[in-house]
Amino acid sequence: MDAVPRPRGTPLYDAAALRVIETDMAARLGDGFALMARAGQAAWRELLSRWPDVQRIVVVCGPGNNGGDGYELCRHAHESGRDARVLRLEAHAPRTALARQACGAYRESGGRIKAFDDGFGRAQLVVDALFGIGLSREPDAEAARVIDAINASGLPVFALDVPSGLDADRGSAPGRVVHASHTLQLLAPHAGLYTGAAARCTGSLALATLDADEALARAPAAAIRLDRDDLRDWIAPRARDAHKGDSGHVLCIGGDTGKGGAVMLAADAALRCGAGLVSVATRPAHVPALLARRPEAMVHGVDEATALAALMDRADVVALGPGLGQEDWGARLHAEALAAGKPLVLDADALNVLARHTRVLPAGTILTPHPGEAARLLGFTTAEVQANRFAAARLLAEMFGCVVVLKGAGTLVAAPEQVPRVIAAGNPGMAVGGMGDLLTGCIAALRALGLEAFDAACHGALLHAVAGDTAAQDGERGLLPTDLLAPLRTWVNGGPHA
Ligand SMILES: NC(=O)C1=CN([C@@H]2O[C@H](COP(=O)(O)OP(=O)(O)OC[C@H]3O[C@@H](n4cnc5c(N)ncnc54)[C@H](O)[C@@H]3O)[C@@H](O)[C@H]2O)[C@@H](O)CC1
Ligand SMILES: [K+]
Repeated sequence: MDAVPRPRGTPLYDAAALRVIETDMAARLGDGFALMARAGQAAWRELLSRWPDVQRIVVVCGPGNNGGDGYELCRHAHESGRDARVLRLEAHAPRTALARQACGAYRESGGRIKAFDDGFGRAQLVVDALFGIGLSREPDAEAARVIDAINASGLPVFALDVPSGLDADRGSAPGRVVHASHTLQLLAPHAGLYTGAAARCTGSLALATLDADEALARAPAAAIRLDRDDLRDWIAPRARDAHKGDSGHVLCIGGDTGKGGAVMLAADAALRCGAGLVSVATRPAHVPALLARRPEAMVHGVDEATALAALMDRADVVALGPGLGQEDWGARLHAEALAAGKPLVLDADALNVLARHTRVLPAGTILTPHPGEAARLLGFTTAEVQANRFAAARLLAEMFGCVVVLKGAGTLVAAPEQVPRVIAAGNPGMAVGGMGDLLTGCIAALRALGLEAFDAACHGALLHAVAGDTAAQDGERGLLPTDLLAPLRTWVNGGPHA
C-alpha cells in the first residue's frame, strides 16, 4: 500500500479555552489590561495594513471586552490623526472593568463617543466591536438595528475577533450577524469561524496571537483545521514496481433508474484519486452508457435477482449510495452491502435507507451526510443541525460508532475519540448536484489505498474541496462535478508544483 496517514492541521479553540488562556496571559503579564492593549494595537496594525489610506473610521463598540478592544483601536486611530469616533447604543456603555478602562483611556486621549443613530456619516470604514466570543444569545432588537445598519452601509467592515452575532464556538448565527469584509481573530483561531454560517460573514480571516503561543500550546483544541497546505505529500509516490492490486479495488453501488450518472461520478472520482480498480454495480440499463463513457470501470448490471456476493468479495472498499434510490432494489443492495463486512462509505440514499432502518454498522464505516441527511438520521431539523454542526457531527459519530463527514460550508469530519477536523477549503460553486457523489468516490479510493477510515475521510474531504477551488478559478457558477476530475488527479499527486 502506498498511503501514509498524516495527522496535520491547525488547532482551533472554543471560548472556554480562550478564557483560560486569557487568565493565564493576564497572570503572566501581571496586568489584565495589558492583553487588551495588545489586542487594540494588533487590530490597529491590521487595519493599517489592510486600509493604509483610510481617514474616516467609525468603531461600533459593544458593552463587553470586544467593545474594549474597539476603544483601544479607536484611541490609536484618533492619536494617529485620523477622523475616528466610537458609535454606541446607550445600552452598550462598558460593563466590564477592562472595557471601562479602555473607554476611559480613549476619552482621556480626546476621543469622541456618539450615540448610534442609524448612520455612519462620511465614514470610509466601519469597525465592528459589538460582540466577540461573549455572545450569549441572539442579538436583541437594538443590537439587530445596529447590525442591519452596518450591513446596509455598503462600507468595508473590519470585525474585531468575531463578526458580531456569530457564535464563535458553533459557527451559527442565532439571529442577525455582521457581514464583515475582514475579521482579525484575537489570541487564537476560533472553531466556529470556519464552518456553517461563518462562511457568509467572516470575510477574509487573520489572526493576532498577542504572544500567547506558549499558553495556546497547553490549551485543548476544540477542532483541527485542515487547509490546502495540509494536502502536500500525504500520499507517497507510487512504488516504481507497483501493480494495480497495490492500490485497492473500489466497488461503487447505486444508480437506480434515472440516476445512473451519480454512481458513475463516484466511480470516476475513485479512478482519478488513484484506486487501482473500480467496479460499478448498477441497473442493467445503465451499463452501455457507463462503459462508453468510462471504459476503465468494470460495470455490472444488477437486477432484482442478481447476487452481489461475488462482486463484494473482490472489492476492498464499497461505496454505497449515489443514485441508489430508496425503492426495493436499493434497499436490497443496501442490506447486502452492509452484511458483506467490507469497509463502507455510505452516502445519499444509503443514508436515507439507514434513517428508515437503523442498523449496526461495521467498525470503520464512513457516513457522508449533507445537513438534511444528517437531520434525518438524528431525528432533528436541518436548522437544528446547522445551529451546531460540531455537536451534530459528534452525535452522529457516537450514535453509529463511525466516521462522519458532515458536508456544507466548512465540512466537518468527526469520529468517536477524535478531535473533529474542519475543512477550510471549498467554495459555493460546489453546491451543485453530483458533488457529493464525487466526494464518496474520493474517500473510497483513499480508503482502498490503505488509509484508516478517519484519515481517508479527512483527506478525501480536503482533496475534494481543494480540487473544487482549483476548478472554481474559471468561475463558481456553472461549475460541474466533472470539472473536478482533472484537479483531483493533480492534488492527489501533491498539487501543481509537486
Ligand atoms: N477572551 C480573551 O482571551 C480576550 C478577549 N478580548 C476581547 O474580549 C472579547 C470577549 O469579551 P467579553 O467576554 O466581555 O464578551 P463580548 O464583548 O464578546 O460580549 C459580551 C457582552 O455583550 C453582552 N451580550 C452578549 N450577547 C448579547 C446579545 N445577543 N445582545 C445584547 N448583548 C449581548 C453580554 O451581556 C456582555 O455584556 C473577545 O471577543 C475579544 O474581542 C481581547 O481583549 C483579548 C483577549
Ligand atoms: K466583533
